[in-house]
Amino acid sequence: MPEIRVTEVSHAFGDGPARRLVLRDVDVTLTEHRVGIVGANGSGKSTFVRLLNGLVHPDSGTVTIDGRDTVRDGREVRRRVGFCFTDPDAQIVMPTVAEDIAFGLRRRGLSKDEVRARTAAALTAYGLDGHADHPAHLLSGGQKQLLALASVLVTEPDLLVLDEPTTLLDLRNAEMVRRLVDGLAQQVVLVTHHLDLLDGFDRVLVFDEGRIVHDGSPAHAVAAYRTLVAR
Ligand SMILES: Nc1ncnc2c1ncn2[C@@H]1O[C@H](COP(=O)(O)OP(=O)(O)OP(=O)(O)O)[C@@H](O)[C@H]1O
Repeated sequence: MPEIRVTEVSHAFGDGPARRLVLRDVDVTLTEHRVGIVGANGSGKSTFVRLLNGLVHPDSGTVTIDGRDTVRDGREVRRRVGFCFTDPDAQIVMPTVAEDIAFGLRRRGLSKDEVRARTAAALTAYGLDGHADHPAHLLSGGQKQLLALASVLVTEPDLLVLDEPTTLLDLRNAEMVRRLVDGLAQQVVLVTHHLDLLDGFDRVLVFDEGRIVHDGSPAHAVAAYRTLVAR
């Protein structure tokens, strides 16, 4: 698995009196297959995972993926780190389902034939076969989430970062995404409020006010999170 190394990272948003420190001296190395992240609203989870593909640059400290710095080597990092937002509308960029899947592949300079073949395979793999030429914005929420995942995974990232991928989904589609994540060979970092999604994960971090306050097995982390909430 890739090595994610976050070294003494602090990050703030805003200036002057509006300045808000959202990550405080976060220091962690992640090499496990499946890493979960939980914590209260506003505790810094999304900001933390956005560091991993350079969407957020740390104010201080460094973030590297297999030794590549997310600021200095941003392009290379983004090639290797796929990112899925909570809201799939934020990342569906093309008019039709097939075009959206093909978009990321074309950007990677693959031949037309290769793009066509990989797009067809992805449509089948993600249950979107009958929807190739449908307007992407008319898909259901769950189908959009699957499309967003398909469009990222088709580019074969080494690390997949998922920020609350099941928040908008009904139970059936949430299960579909869970099965998909369970079946992935590559490293996954997943932020969620759905704690049962983390069953079987290798490591779970609990965030509180910009710090990692617990780091361990899913059962221990969830217990620590519950204790935190009950305080
Ligand atoms: N682009 C931004 N500009 C200003 N403030 C921001 C920005 N992004 C996040 N913040 C602030 O940083 C803090 C941490 O936000 P973040 O999204 O990392 O939390 P989170 O733990 O993912 O929360 P949630 O569970 O609600 O998604 C919040 O107070 C938020 O308002």
